[in-house]
Amino acid sequence: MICCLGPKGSYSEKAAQKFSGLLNQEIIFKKSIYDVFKSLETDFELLGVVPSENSIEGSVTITQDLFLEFPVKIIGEVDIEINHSLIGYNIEKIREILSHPQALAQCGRYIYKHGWKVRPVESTAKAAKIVFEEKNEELAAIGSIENARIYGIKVLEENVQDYQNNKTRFFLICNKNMNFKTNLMPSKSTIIVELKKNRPGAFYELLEVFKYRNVNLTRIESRPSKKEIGNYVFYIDYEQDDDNLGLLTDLRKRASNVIEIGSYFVIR
Ligand SMILES: O=C(O)C(=O)C[C@]1(C(=O)O)C=C[C@@H](O)C=C1
Repeated sequence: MICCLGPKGSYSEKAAQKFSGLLNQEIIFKKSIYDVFKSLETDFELLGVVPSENSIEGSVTITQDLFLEFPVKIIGEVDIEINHSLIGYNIEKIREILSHPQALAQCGRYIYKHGWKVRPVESTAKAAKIVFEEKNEELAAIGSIENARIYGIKVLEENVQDYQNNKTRFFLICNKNMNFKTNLMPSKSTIIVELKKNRPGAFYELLEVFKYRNVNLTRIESRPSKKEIGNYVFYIDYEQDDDNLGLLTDLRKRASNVIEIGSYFVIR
């Protein structure tokens, strides 16, 4: 089984469908991204799908932070096209927009232009569900066309995100103790690195390892370590190195901590 943020109709479900088609797994829904991580903590059979980053808004920070809290590994990656619609009853009467905070941020200018209030909720699908249940013309949701279809509400405007070509990257994850097997070859890896000391050149020396090993980096992101202000951990994604163990050994000589989050296949 694969669990993801629900209810039915969320973008997370779209991503989960890509993996479920490939791995022949049933999809179940959770109330939050936190609950997806939490469910994997004790269930070594369950897979999970979580959003990682968006092309407009950047990192889904809750997901990044939970990788440090829970014993999970990444086993797959997929990019999903995100086309937000305004769904509700009557565009003239709208006063408040409901959606997931990421979706609200991706449509920030559009919402601001109309002067609408915003109400962040657990997911785009949950927003559509509330708009349907409350039957209040002053409310509208931002979500996918499928959300409107599921609840029989109107699509008032399509493609309302501030930039076109909007995509969100999702990870397929499981417990670190799960013996997940697939014949899909890993093509990327993610690690979290803590530097030894804040001193000139420390980060440069770390990056040097990727240069002399000719390994292509695909993302570097810093997040507060949550220990002290100005102290960071670095999330690094890179294209698979033939000698990943050698790469990790070299990095460990130059960092105080290198946590492997997984080497995984990518669906294009
Ligand atoms: O609300 C949803 O439908 C989700 O699956 C969550 C989520 C996210 O957290 O990024 C997924 C894709 C979009 O970027 C907006 C919201």
